[in-house]
Amino acid sequence: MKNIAIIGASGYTGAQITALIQADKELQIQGLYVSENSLDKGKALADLYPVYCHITLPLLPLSEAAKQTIIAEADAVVLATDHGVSLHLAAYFYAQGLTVFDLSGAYRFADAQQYPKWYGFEHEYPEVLANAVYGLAEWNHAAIANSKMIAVPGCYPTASLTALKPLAALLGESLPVINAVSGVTGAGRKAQLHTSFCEVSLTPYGVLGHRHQPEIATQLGKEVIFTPHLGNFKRGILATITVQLKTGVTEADIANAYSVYNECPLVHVYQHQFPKIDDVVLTPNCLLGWKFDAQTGYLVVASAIDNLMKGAASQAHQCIKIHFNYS
Ligand SMILES: NC(=O)C1=CN([C@@H]2O[C@H](COP(=O)(O)OP(=O)(O)OC[C@H]3O[C@@H](n4cnc5c(N)ncnc54)[C@H](OP(=O)(O)O)[C@@H]3O)[C@@H](O)[C@H]2O)C=CC1
Ligand SMILES: CC(=O)N[C@@H](CCC(=O)OP(=O)(O)O)C(=O)O
Repeated sequence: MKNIAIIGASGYTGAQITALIQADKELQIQGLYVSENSLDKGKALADLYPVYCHITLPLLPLSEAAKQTIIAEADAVVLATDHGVSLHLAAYFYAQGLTVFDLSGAYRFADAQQYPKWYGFEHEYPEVLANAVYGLAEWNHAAIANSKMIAVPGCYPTASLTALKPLAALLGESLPVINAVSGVTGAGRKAQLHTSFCEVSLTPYGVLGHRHQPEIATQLGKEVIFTPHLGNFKRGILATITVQLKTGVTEADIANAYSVYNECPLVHVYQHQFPKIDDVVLTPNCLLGWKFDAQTGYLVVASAIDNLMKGAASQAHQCIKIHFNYS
């Protein structure tokens, strides 16, 4: 049995992965942690989230003593913390020999030069970054199994790349256009004006400047136009993607490309049928639906995930299972 420390456990993704780990008989929770001065320290997760009333473990402050206890007792840490917090904690625990599953973006780019522009910090740990692997579970199985530093992908990149990667060899000259709508939990639990009840109304944001654009482009090997939208619902992402395919590509070629998921139990592909957010909320699944216009060579593919599950916590759980070699 592997012992897992969860840092940032009171947040939306942290609480979700705590529930998944708690229900996994191969795993044991070493401890649940929040920041040293958190207003929630000492409370039980169940106090914050009655839906998790069965999880009565306390939220512990991440003090220096707590870090030493984690190093002594845990096999791995899950970091469900902000990018700037994960940056340092990941390097610290990795250096102590623990496996790190980081839900933030702090280790997703192999190129350290990308961080000042997209995350606002210089990457101080190039030697850790060099060992980090991208935890897109259906695509990077061997790397996830072999590395102790796993950068779990962002929610929009997970939805987009699951739809686009099978098509990589079929893409034409035009850039894929990704329009995606996310529920408000995507922005995390902390209070912010733009995610307050009376402010949320369907709108694009981060237009031509969201950090997930280069994450998707890097992993796809091709630039994309990516436009995220904030929707007035709690959980889920629907990414509707339009791509021009190479001249001569047929429906059979596309079906064949998506057959890569035939052995993947969490990715389901439908032709001429499109997923809804409600089909994936609270599940670890990614549902894809596609339709092709042979006359113009354009394909529309829609990808639906739960941002807190396949977009974060359940994908991290997939990575844990791959890394520790059980199913
Ligand atoms: N929400 C989503 O859909 C997705 C989020 N992510 C990424 O996952 C990470 C977590 O996101 P999310 O759960 O939404 O965030 P939340 O804001 O909901 O939670 C953040 C958590 O981190 C804790 N925390 C803050 N500072 C520290 C610190 N210095 N040490 C230890 N714990 C700390 C917070 O508790 P406290 O402040 O009380 O200490 C809280 O538990 C982020 O990097 C995010 O970008 C990735 C994919 C999807
Ligand atoms: C609705 C909303 O605000 N969503 C977040 C994306 C959440 C996510 O995937 O997290 P990472 O920051 O770890 O990449 C955003 O656009 O910043």
